[in-house]
Amino acid sequence: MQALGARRAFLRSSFPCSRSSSSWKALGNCRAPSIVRLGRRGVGAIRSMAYEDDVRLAIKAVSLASRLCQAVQRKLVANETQAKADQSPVTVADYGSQALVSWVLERELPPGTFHLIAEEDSEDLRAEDGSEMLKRITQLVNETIAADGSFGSTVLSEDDVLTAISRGDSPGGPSGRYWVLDPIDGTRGFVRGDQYAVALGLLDNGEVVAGVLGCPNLPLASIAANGAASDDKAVGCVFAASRGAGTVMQSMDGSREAQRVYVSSVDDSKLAAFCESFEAAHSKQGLTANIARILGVSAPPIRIDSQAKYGAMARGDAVIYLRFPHAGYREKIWDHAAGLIVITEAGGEVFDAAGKPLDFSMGRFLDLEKGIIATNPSLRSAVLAAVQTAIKEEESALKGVSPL
Ligand SMILES: Nc1ncnc2c1ncn2[C@@H]1O[C@H](COP(=O)(O)OS(=O)(=O)O)[C@@H](OP(=O)(O)O)[C@H]1O
Ligand SMILES: [Mg+2]
Ligand SMILES: [Mg+2]
Ligand SMILES: [Mg+2]
Repeated sequence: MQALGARRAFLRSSFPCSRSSSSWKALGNCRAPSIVRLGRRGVGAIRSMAYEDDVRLAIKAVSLASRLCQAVQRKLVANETQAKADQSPVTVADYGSQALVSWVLERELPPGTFHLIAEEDSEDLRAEDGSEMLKRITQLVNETIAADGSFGSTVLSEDDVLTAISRGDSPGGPSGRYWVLDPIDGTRGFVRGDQYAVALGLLDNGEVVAGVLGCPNLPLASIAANGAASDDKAVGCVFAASRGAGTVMQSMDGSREAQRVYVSSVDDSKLAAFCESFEAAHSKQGLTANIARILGVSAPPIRIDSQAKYGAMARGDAVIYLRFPHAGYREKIWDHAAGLIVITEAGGEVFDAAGKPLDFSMGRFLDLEKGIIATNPSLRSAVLAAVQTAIKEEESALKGVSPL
């Protein structure tokens, strides 16, 4: 059995600039030195590092997968995208990203301890007509591993790739440790050339304890609610959080220091900016417009694909996140696990329309009351009240009666 010592040795060799220090440095990307700036919570919070090794490993896996996605997005061609049974898109990059993250985690964690709940499965790829796609995915995975250089001369076979993808079929549940992966969150955004995220979370006994979001197209500069462009055109952010340790953001290419980030402290809802799904099919934009009206929000919504919204909100670009899927949609845990801890460790709160926290202990789906909301503690009551009023108005309108 692989000893913990061997695992630590891998982490040191993969991240040579990360000694076993009590503060996060370099965040798994050693091309540039990074120093965590201590923010409002100070040294105490930073020293709480129960999941430090997990976060480093997650950053390594997410960074590799993000590189694969960037390579594909640069030259996305039609035959690299398929429709799944539910007609949602899936690309070679979704599969390649899942294969890479699964392979890295399985390789580096102690044997028997790795359990993964992930979005994609290998069924379509195993079918006859998936084989060209499988060749392409295997090629992409091997090119990414070779370019990284930290795994020796490892070459994965097509079977290895299928096995790695299939490992994401864990049912999850209330006890034990599960990694939760969305290999590309926001596939529609990815195909459009817009925002997407590689989202990896860690559940411990049903609770999200760590998470990493790779957002290759997210500007490093804040997104202004009024649409004003920043002079800083650099893109590519990695957000990392673990329980009690805060949230940090660093540039994906390692060229900028990692820094603690915090949700906005705006406490007047009229001054708040809110974000929501880019795709109208994913969230009721009429309902969210009414919530914004009740709150007196004047800025237009910031619409971004994927959990990049959670990252943007964790650094204060928006102070409210509203998500209200159309009737019949069931939320999956991989669409929210990493994003949730990135927001909560930055000082925000995430809850459903009944004001309850999200429950990740029920398996692959979230069981919640109409919608997901995130904001800061100061605005929580006002936002929740506005959500409940708007939902009542919507229900009354559907029944054709006055809400009063
Ligand atoms: N009908 C419907 N309603 C609600 N949500 C849906 C729906 N269909 C898909 N999805 C999920 O939305 C994920 C994309 O995240 P967002 O909705 O935040 O982004 S965006 O719509 O792309 O702007 C997207 O994640 P990926 O499949 O990983 O891209 C889906 O899990
Ligand atoms: Mg999908
Ligand atoms: Mg998703
Ligand atoms: Mg996805």
